[in-house]
Amino acid sequence: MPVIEVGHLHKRYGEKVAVEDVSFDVERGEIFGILGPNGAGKTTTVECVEGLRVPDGGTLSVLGLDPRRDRAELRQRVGVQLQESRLQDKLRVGELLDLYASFYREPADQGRLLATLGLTEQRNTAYKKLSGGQQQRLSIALALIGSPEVAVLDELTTGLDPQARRDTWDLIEAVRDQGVTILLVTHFMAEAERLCDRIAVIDAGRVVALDSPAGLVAGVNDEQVVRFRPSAPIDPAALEALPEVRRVERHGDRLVVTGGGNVLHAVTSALARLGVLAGDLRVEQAGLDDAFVALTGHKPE
Ligand SMILES: Nc1ncnc2c1ncn2[C@@H]1O[C@H](COP(=O)(O)OP(=O)(O)OP(=O)(O)O)[C@@H](O)[C@H]1O
Repeated sequence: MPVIEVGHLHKRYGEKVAVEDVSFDVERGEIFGILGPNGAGKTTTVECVEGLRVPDGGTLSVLGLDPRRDRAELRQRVGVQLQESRLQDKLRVGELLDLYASFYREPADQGRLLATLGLTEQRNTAYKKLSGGQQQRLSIALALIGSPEVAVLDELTTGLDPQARRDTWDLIEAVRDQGVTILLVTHFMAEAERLCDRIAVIDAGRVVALDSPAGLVAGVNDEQVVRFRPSAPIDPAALEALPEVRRVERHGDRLVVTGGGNVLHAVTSALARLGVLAGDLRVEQAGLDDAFVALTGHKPE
């Protein structure tokens, strides 16, 4: 049975429709991403899943429970990362963890959590003295302090530098490896591509695609570009004749071959038959950002 089931969710704020019609299921142990442009309805969707907002239509089930009716039970079992959480500035890291741990039946081992999040040395540091990255990691620790079965992380790495972002990704994978199901809201293509098993792309309150990162990319564009410097002049027509090749262009002393399927293998085999070597060979494939543009018409940030 899926851990989270969202069926035809609909939510308005007055006249404004924030979520038109959103459906998806999240399986146990998955990292499931919700990706979409600003204002697409991502946060509203997860706030309904968390029981913080009341939907105007559709069905919701989390761990087999109703997020509104069973809110007290779900608070014990679902960890939520608060966006831009303004925690008590003067409280120390250890005090904040103690406070949050007191809300839960089965709090996690604090020492282990701090070690996993790289905050062991900050246990006695006041919240306001932490760096941005440390504050972000603390907000993740607080989402995990109740040993949740499901963690909902909204804008996980917003405001982090690239190294801190990568460290956080490793951390989230480690959390998942401990069996936690993760629902992740993100703007970042690299984050979604790296972490998510499946992604729902949401645009204007609707799911416009739902697949693995590779599936999303393949669904919109299987084009690959092969660039190389041939060791001897070759007639582009010899490559254009290959069924995998769509286009051959000459850029200075390089050839740029665009094609689909296994175009790299087709080109290198043809070159081998001609006795030509491919120097500085590079292959470029479409990425999730290309799929995002194709699906939503918005440029990724
Ligand atoms: N409390 C509210 N009252 C009125 N309108 C709201 C409220 N919260 C969100 N909205 C509007 O609903 C739409 C969806 O917002 P939501 O925050 O769910 O989108 P999002 O995809 O999470 O956006 P972002 O990536 O910018 O956080 C937006 O047009 C937003 O302006």
